Amino acid sequence: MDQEFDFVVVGGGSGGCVMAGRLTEDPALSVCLLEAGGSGDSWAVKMPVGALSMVPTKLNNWAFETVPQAGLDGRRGYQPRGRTLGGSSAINAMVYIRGHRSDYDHWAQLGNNGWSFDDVLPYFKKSEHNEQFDNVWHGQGGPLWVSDLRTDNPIHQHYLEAARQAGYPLSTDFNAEHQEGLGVYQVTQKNGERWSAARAYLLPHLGQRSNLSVLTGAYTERLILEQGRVVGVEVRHGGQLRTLRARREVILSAGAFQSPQILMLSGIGDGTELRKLGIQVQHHLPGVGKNLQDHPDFVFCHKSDSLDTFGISASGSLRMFKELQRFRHERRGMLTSNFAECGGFLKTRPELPAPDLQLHFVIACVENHARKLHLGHGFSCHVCLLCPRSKGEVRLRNTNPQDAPLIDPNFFGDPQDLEDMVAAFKMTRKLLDAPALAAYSKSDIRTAGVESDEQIRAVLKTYADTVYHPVGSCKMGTDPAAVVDPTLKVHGIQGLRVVDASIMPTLIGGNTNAPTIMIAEKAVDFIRQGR
Ligand SMILES: Cc1cc2nc3c(=O)[nH]c(=O)nc-3n(C[C@H](O)[C@H](O)[C@H](O)COP(=O)(O)OP(=O)(O)OC[C@H]3O[C@@H](n4cnc5c(N)ncnc54)[C@H](O)[C@@H]3O)c2cc1C
Repeated sequence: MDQEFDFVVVGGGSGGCVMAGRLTEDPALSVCLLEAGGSGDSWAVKMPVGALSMVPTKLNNWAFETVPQAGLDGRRGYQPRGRTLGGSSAINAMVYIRGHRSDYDHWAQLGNNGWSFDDVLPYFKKSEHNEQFDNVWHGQGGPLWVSDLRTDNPIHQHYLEAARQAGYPLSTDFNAEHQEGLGVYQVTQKNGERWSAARAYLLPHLGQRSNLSVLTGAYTERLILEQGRVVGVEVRHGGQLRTLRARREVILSAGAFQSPQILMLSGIGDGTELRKLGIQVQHHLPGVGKNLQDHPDFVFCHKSDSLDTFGISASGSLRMFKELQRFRHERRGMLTSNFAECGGFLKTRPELPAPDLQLHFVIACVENHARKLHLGHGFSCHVCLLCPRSKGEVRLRNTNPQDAPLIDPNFFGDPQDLEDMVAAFKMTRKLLDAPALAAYSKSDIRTAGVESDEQIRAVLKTYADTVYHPVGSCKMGTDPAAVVDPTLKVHGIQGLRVVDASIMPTLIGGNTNAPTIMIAEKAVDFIRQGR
């Protein structure tokens, strides 16, 4: 049976939860949100260390892999993506970062009017409830809780001391006037629990708003088009293919891999490529799936004797038992860890206008996205390149909607990215070699004896992969390669917007959850203003 709503939102991730939550503030609008995964409120999601049960597995996770990457010695990369209400914000590392002012000013310079930093700052603030900062840079009273970490981990002080010893600047707020510096991250948590986009924007209203319908386990296969207008979707739910109709709009928020996949399966994409697969072309839009960008990342891994780091050991288990009690009674301690507790932004050359590398200092020895476990304890430090030149793409594998798309981030496709990573590697090593952190290290698993540029390039190609920020595959713009216009409407199609990380025209210099939420907050205003 057909059902009709004003809006149908496809995908209940960071973008989709904001859309459904905000649009249903108006009781006159009916919204149905379709999410392929589950309800997003299990303890694996709520307890911050639960990420360890999800990121390396298929629990709440699509766990995609990439096509072989020539720049990574032919290896396939791993691409975890959230598959539950909250989407990737339900499995991510909770680091609250907005990016650099210049990222958004660049979007505006590309012709995206209304997207300069000054234009987007109010939307970051609108979404935010910052427990710590109340000033011109931060918001109070928004749905997205942003908090200081509650781990009380003494390793923070050692990290900051190492930064001083290495001669790097320190920062107490990466989201204020200056991004550059090293410090302790703020996290999207409330009272020591993960605050996913679903917990912030959607779950509090379930059963409370009669105009909000949410279907979980609902896999959208195609958009339904009539005379150049999207009028609904075909969704597989409870073993049946159903049709849901949208009186006003379908909002595609299936993320950087699956939004372009759904468009292409519906005949919207590069005409030549679609015809090769036997798909009837509804609208030739050559940019769909192109312009995929992601932060290439390398992880230094050290073993350590410190029980302030996570690990597998008898004394570590005893500590975890105590930490569990602490979490139950106080919502503090190690179980509130986002793992990537410290980090920051540095420039490989002082004359750069903005930092070009980001660190995530992790209080566990994380190899291969935590898919390879070690006995004993340890720590890691990610370093990623913030402005990679390489661009990749998302293509259809075949016409079966249930099959994952082909994902090609094209890491190190531009050789300059590898050279920039060599510089980033050296700066990170300097931090880890500083006495305050060197004292924590028992052994260096990956990079002991790696000294020459040639050796560094080799180790980068052997181990580099994503730090989980794919964007850009349905890019916003006004040029022929753009998929959506600056109000996020799909070019040449009526009744359809894309609202998720895929619309970013260029990758921002930082983590991508808060920016995606900001994008959706802006999209809601476009709809309210009739734009
Ligand atoms: C492991 C990991 C760590 C990260 N760490 C951080 C961090 O610390 N800080 C940060 O800011 N960012 C982080 N990110 C990135 C950030 O979480 C994402 O950029 C952001 O959540 C993307 O939002 P989105 O709305 O574009 O997509 P998503 O949040 O991924 O949402 C897409 C949703 O659509 C659903 N969906 C897909 N296809 C269909 C379909 N056909 N039918 C129905 N539903 C469908 C999915 O199940 C999913 O729920 C991390 C990401 C990962 C994976």
